[in-house]
Amino acid sequence: MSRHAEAVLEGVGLAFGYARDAFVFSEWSERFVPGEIVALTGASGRGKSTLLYVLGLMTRPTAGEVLLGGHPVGSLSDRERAWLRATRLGFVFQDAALDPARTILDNVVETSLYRRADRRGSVLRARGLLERFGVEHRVQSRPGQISGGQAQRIALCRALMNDPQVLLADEPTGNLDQASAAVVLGAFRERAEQGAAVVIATHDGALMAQCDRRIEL
Ligand SMILES: Nc1ncnc2c1ncn2[C@@H]1O[C@H](COP(=O)(O)OP(=O)(O)OP(=O)(O)O)[C@@H](O)[C@H]1O
Repeated sequence: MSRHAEAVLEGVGLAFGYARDAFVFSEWSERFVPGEIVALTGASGRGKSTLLYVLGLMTRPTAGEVLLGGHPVGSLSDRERAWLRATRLGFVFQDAALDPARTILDNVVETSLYRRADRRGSVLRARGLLERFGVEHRVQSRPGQISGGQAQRIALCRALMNDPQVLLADEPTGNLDQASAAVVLGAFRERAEQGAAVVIATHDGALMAQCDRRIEL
């Protein structure tokens, strides 16, 4: 897909600081187009996760604007942003961030119920995804009973549930063996080919090498 295609996600002049006058990043601008997988790299602590939270509409930037499908989202309410997250974005957190009180199946199904999808169809889809990533046998387990690599794959299933236009992933292969990492990369590629923009924060050289473009923070 051409880099001149219309951006599905864009950051314009973004800055963020946890403390006043101490920016993790500033004046950061970038556009992400459908079909592309971008690696976000940089030394530990440079702000990759923080930037993904801003691009993923979980954290509001200190300055600048995020555009989703060409529309600025800064003036939207928290509720409107939550709706966009559920319907347009998929996010794979570094630590999976599964809800410990729910079963694996409910963790994955939850996002599509939020956008009022039919439960039966959602369960079928969730089971299909869990099977694809080799974790279907854990559907009735709780997050505290599974391995880190299983949790990462389940978090990816959850992110893929709603066919997101933008898929953001924070170190998605950190706990995976080579074979599982290849399956995960295949899923990113497929989602990109279906028209999503994919942004992956990673230190994994093998994963970086498979991305279309690299941005260093
Ligand atoms: N909640 C927080 N409060 C204050 N400072 C924070 C917070 N979260 C992160 N930081 C700081 O912000 C900076 C960027 O952190 P971030 O986690 O975004 O980096 P990263 O590039 O993703 O690192 P890593 O590769 O180790 O995951 C670091 O200096 C970190 O210590």
